[in-house]
Amino acid sequence: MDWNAYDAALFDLDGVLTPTAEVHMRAWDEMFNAYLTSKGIDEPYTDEDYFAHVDGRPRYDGVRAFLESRGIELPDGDPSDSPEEETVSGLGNRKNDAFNAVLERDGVEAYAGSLALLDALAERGTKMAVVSSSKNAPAVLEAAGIADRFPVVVSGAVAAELGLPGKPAPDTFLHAAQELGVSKERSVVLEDATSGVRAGRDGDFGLVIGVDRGAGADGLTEAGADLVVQDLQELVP
Ligand SMILES: O=P(O)(O)OC[C@H]1O[C@@H](O)[C@H](O)[C@@H](O)[C@@H]1O
Repeated sequence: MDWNAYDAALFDLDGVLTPTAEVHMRAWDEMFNAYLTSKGIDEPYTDEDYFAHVDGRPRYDGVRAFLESRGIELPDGDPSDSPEEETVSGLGNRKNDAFNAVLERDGVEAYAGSLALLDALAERGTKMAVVSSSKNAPAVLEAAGIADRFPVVVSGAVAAELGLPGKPAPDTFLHAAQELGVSKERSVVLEDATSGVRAGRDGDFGLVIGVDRGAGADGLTEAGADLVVQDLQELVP
């Protein structure tokens, strides 16, 4: 990997910089399985469902995509819906409560390999941004103690505010590159979700790196990753 060919690194957060993809996964699992059981539906929600429909997408898009895959239709409701509401927003907010409870209880530490890459890139003057579908991204960055490393953070909340479509659309990554003042050709996208890799591919970025934390190297390559690594340590120059 020749970092001289690029001026910016656009990092996804959950599963790329911090192990919070696991926390999201468990929270979704808890919420969807409790919901399916309450509806008398036998076929459980599984990790395969997570990777296929939920991973990397904005909160309510993930709820909608999974329910659709089971032929369940619910009204969208409104983001202000209480977690008790049986709406797409209500279910998403139910899951968010579970996510925040774990974050508060356990805290979060960045992956050691990711910190090593952030240090090395900072030293070389590579510009860096976080591009995450999560509205919790600023809180996770703070909890992991790495918020001050990123002058640009395009979170789920920023995307909603600007009306940018979420991953797999490339818009949030394109916005981050623009904010950093770097062309897409000179920017590298780092992603662990197939939806995010697709966003990098469709945005025509200089390089798209898949980080395999469970989505599988084949799936990431098929989605458009130019290179797949197990850990960001492998990319330290
Ligand atoms: O519900 P949040 O915190 O806004 O996060 C939305 C999504 O953010 C992504 O980063 C995660 O991969 C998904 O699991 C999560 O559902």
